[in-house]
Amino acid sequence: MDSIRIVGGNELSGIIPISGAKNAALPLMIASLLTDETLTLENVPRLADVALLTRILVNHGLDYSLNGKRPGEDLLTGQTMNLTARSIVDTTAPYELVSRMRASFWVIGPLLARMHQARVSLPGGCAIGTRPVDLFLMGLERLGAEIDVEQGYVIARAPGGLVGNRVVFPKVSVGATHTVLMAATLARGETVIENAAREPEVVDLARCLNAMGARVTGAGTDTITIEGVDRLRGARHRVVSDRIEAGTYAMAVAMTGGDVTLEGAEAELLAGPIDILRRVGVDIEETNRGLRVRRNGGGLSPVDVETQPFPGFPTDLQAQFMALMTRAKGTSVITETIFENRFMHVGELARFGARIHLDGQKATVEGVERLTGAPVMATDLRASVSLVIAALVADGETTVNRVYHLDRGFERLEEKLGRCGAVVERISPN
Ligand SMILES: CC(=O)N[C@H]1[C@@H](OP(=O)(O)OP(=O)(O)OC[C@H]2O[C@@H](n3ccc(=O)[nH]c3=O)[C@H](O)[C@@H]2O)O[C@H](CO)[C@@H](O)[C@@H]1O
Ligand SMILES: C=C(OP(=O)(O)O)C(=O)O
Repeated sequence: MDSIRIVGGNELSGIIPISGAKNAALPLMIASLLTDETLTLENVPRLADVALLTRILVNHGLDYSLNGKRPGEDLLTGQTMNLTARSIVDTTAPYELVSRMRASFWVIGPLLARMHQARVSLPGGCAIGTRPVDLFLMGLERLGAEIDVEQGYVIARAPGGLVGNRVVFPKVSVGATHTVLMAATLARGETVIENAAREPEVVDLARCLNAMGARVTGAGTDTITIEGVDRLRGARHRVVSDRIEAGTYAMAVAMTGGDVTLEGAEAELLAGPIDILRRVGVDIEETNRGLRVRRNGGGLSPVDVETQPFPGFPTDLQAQFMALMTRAKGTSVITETIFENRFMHVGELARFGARIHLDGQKATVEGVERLTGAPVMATDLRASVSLVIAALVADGETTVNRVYHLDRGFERLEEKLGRCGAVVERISPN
């Protein structure tokens, strides 16, 4: 199992190219099941989750090809993927695959819409919370699906096809919004999703679906309207840039000090975190290349943060922000409102000497003068990268174990940080 070794103390300066968003690429790849023509996705990040989802889609009948690196192309440029589901050969998504990646449950929407049936393993909980699927099932039932849960599988049928309807989510869910949105594109008549997730990845999916011939309006607001069509066609679409990756590197620069341009980062997708980082004392400027992030001397001011659905502060940046606040000049309170158990990094940050007191959904972080390197263990994707951020300023050496969590969502992290001056290397057992 790979680990990452970091020696702290260097400022970061240079350019970090921001990859295509994992959380957009996954639903976009799943949308390829809605058509028998080819969906071409550009700027797909090279990530473990993308590779695993490809396996899952191939199991349903997908053919795919990937371009290699073109001469003169930067190593860090995203890949182009051609996805063709000419026919669906299997409507079952098995436990062995779905249990390894939660987003794979979302295939239930396209399978049901196109094949009128799907048998998809329940994804189960994970390190950050129980993560039920009740909202997905309610939404699909509203579109006329009959749903049974048997032996750990959701069995969904719509013998006469799905029928548009009003779907009101009692709680904002990104995955349930993606799933009902995809399903409704091929339903008869109009669907209106209320209290829809407004995340940029939902907007990106809607854009791609419209390029495929769907009729979706309102994505990015809390009400999405979908006029069902008989069939969707192939299209070409570029995956939106990864706001969570950009926010993560912005926090790394805030932590170490220095001057880094996050190439391709989009300021409007990060308005909440940018505002918070400015209050912490970081200079952030929008340039024609992306976002320039600078901190030259001066301490970090403590700022309280509460996670919220978009456009609020993202839960996927909570762990990274907590790492930053461990070095603030004072005390900050970080409240997690999306997932009930997304504080696995607290114990690991303590190994660097951080002082964090946990009380239910609130973490009180008392900034300390120095962190010291330690062997630590990655517990989930964003928690892992919070340990990397702490390690970048810790005295001495840190080894982050269980790096496979990082590889789910951060493309070539050690290369991107290394090019900007960090001492970081991947250690692979031979
Ligand atoms: C691949 C992907 O895009 N993952 C993102 C997606 O996850 P995901 O789509 O799984 O997250 P949701 O928005 O669905 O979850 C939000 C909350 O709703 C709850 N819930 C959700 C569905 C349901 O049927 N019932 C229910 O109670 C969840 O347990 C959680 O407490 O959005 C999260 C919230 O921004 C991000 O942290 C994840 O990175
Ligand atoms: C929680 C995340 O992913 P997933 O929903 O796939 O677990 C994440 O991207 O931070």
